[in-house]
Amino acid sequence: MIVFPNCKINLGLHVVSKRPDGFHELETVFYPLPLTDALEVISPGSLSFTTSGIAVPGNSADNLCLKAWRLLKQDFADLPEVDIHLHKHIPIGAGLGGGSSDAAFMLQTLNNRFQLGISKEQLITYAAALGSDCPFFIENKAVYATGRGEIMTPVNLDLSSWSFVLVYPGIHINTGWAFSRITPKVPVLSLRDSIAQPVEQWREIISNDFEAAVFPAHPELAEIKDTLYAAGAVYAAMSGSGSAFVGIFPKNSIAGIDINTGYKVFML
Ligand SMILES: C[C@@](CO)(OP(=O)(O)O)[C@H](O)COP(=O)(O)OP(=O)(O)OC[C@H]1O[C@@H](n2ccc(N)nc2=O)[C@H](O)[C@@H]1O
Ligand SMILES: Nc1ncnc2c1ncn2[C@@H]1O[C@H](COP(=O)(O)OP(=O)(O)O)[C@@H](O)[C@H]1O
Repeated sequence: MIVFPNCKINLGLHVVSKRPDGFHELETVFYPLPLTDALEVISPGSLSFTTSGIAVPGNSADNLCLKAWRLLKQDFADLPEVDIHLHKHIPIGAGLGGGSSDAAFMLQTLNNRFQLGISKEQLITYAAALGSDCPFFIENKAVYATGRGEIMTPVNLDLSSWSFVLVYPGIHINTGWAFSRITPKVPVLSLRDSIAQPVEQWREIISNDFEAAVFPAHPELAEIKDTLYAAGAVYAAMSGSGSAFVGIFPKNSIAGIDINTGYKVFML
């Protein structure tokens, strides 16, 4: 069975407070985009794990696909071993949630393939144990998220009439480090309200707290945002803790765009 874990962007992100558990209370809007990995799960198998495409750093035993299988195995002793192949295409550690998406799709694939009977709510609980933005990919539609990012309220947000340009400069930003550079504060205007405004207004009213935290250490990132606006973006921002950027453009207006940065550029 082959599935295609998609990525996400954050439309606004406010770090509201520091929690006793060391995480931060945040508010954000997660939105899915069709930039995907490919994940093949073969049964029966012997819990092999192979990859192609972008090299995933770290020990493959720590891969979120295997972590997802082991998490379910704790509760489903009869869960069969499978062979896993991951073709990695979503830039890693980019603020696009690629690893979290792989984990969420793995949970769902195992649930479906072996008819485990796990409800959507239970899948969200399992996903939250694998990462803060993993639960989003169980829902996998526009949501307003709070908590660590796992408390989700669907929002009526359809951006299918727009085109997207993703720019990834290849700068790895450690999410924990980025959080440490932010002073939490309660936002004046909740994202739940500002996201309801027309996209044309978002430049003035929607922000990502990670930009001010990260730009001083990486000034080239601010230039990407300027480049997207200069190319005609109606809204441009860093996604999550970065370093990927998203630009929202009028539909079918991006074919001739030249984001001549030498960075990875995805037109969606
Ligand atoms: C903050 C977001 C916004 O989407 O950043 P991106 O990953 O998208 O860039 C995500 O929620 C990240 O989710 P995820 O990447 O799964 O982070 P985790 O592995 O859960 O946590 C990595 C580290 O980030 C910090 N962290 C993460 C989430 C949160 N609400 N508060 C935190 O303080 C913690 O220091 C934690 O150890
Ligand atoms: N299947 C996977 N894909 C990407 N990264 C993974 C995967 N499994 C584990 N990781 C680890 O997760 C981190 C990147 O997660 P990712 O979701 O791509 O970041 P972000 O949330 O910033 O977009 C890296 O430390 C990487 O080693």
